[in-house]
Amino acid sequence: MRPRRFLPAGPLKGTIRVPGDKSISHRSIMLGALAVGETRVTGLLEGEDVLATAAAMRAMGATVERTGEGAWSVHGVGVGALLQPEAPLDMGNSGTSTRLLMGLVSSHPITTSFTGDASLSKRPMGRVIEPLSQMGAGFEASEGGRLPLIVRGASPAVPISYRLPVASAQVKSAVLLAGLNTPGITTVIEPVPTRDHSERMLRGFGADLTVETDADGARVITLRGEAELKPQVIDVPGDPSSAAFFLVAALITPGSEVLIENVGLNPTRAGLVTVLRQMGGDIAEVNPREVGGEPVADLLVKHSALKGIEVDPAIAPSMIDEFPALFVAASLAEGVTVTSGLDELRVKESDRLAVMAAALAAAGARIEEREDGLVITGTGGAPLPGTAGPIATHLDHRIAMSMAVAGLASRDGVEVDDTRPIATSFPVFEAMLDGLTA
Ligand SMILES: O=C(O)C1=C[C@@H](OP(=O)(O)O)[C@@H](O)[C@H](O)C1
Ligand SMILES: C=C(OP(=O)(O)O)C(=O)O
Repeated sequence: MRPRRFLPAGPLKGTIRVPGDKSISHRSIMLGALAVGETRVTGLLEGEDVLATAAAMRAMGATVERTGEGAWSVHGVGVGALLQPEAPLDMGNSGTSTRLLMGLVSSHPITTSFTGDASLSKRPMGRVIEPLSQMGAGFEASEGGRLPLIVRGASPAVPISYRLPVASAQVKSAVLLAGLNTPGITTVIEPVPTRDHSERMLRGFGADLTVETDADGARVITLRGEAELKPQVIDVPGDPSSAAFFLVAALITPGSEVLIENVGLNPTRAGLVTVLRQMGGDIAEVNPREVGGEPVADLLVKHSALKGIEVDPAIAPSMIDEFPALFVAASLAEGVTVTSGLDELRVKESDRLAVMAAALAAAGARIEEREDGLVITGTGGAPLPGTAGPIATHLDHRIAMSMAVAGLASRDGVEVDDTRPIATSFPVFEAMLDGLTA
C-alpha cells in the first residue's frame, strides 16, 4: 500500500500532455503481433495494463521492444501462428488485456491459462466465454466464470453472428479478434454503440471489415476471417480517460486555466466533455486535427461554476470510465446531479458506484446510491470538508485519481489508502498534478 493525503491546492495553471490512449495502446500491440513484419508505435501508454499485453504477446511468439520513450517496435507472427505460452499469462489488473486476448487465443490451436490480481479475479468473464464457446473454444474457469481460467482454442473455429447482450467494447473486440483466424464471416451486432477503436484499427491493418446500421439502428459489424494483417505505423493519441481528471480538477479549482494537448476525441469516447459543458464547464477545443486515424484536439479548460444536471443514460457508453471523475465534479456543482443506467460500473476494477459513494460521503459530499447510479447534491462550489482517515480504493486506479482531484477542492484534504494502482493507466499522474498546482 502507498497511501497519500491529497491536500487542497491550486489554482492549476499550465500546459500538459497526457499519455497515450490505453485502449489504442493495447490494440496496437495485439494487432502488431498478428501482422507479418514490423509495426512501429509512438505515444504508446507505458502503463502496467499495456505492459501486461506486451508480455503476453511476447509469450506467444511476437517480438515487442521498447525503442525510446513511448516508442515501440512489434514484429508479428501472422494470424494463426501464435505459439502456446509456456506459463500462465498474468493479466495483472487489466480487463481489456484479459477479454481481448481470450478472444484472440480462442481461434488458435493452443491452450492458454490466464491469471490476474485480486480485483481482476472478481470480474465476470462469462460475457466473453459465452460467444467464444459458440465459436468452438473450450473453457475451464473458476467459480462464477472468473480468473484463473484456461482457454482451449478451437481449430478451426466456427464463425458466429453475435448480438451483444451488454454494451461492451471488450466483448465486441473479443469476438472480432477470434474472428480473425476463423474461416468465413464473423458478425457482431451492437444495439448500443461502444468505443470503435477495434473496428478502425482492424481496417487500418488491412482486415476486410464492414460496419452497417440495420433497420433497428443497431451497428452490424462483419469481419472476413483468415485475415492477413499488414504492419502499420501508429501514433497513439492522448487518452481522454486520463485527461478527464485534469478537466475536472481545473473546472472545480478557482482560478485554474489548463491546456491539455493532444486529447483523443473519438465520438465514442468524448461523452464527458459533452456532459461537463452541459453543467456549465468552459472547455474549448483548440487546433482540431487527426492523429492515428482518430479525431484529436487540444482542450483549454477554465474554472467554472458548475450546475447539477440529469445525465442522459444514453451517453454512458461514451464516458463509461469517466463517471468517478464526473461524480467529483457533481459534488462541487450547484444543485442535484442524477445519473442512471450505470449497472456496468459495478463490474469494473471495483464496484465504482458503491466505492465512489462511500469515498465521497467520507469526504463530506451528499450522495444517494441507487441500484444503477448516484444522485449527488453539490456544494455549489464550497470546498468539501475532506476525510479524517484513508478512503478505500479497492485496487482501482480511477477511484484513486478521482479522490486525489477531490482533495484539491477540500478543506482538510482527502487521504487515499493506496496510490499504486494509478500506475496501471497513468504512471505520471501524480507528477503532473503536483506540477500544475506548484
Ligand atoms: O475495449 C476497451 O478498451 C475498453 C472497454 C471498456 O470496458 P467494457 O467493454 O467492459 O465496457 C472500458 O471500461 C475499458 O477501460 C476499456
Ligand atoms: C475499466 C477499465 O479498464 P479494464 O477493463 O481494462 O481493466 C478502466 O481503465 O477504467
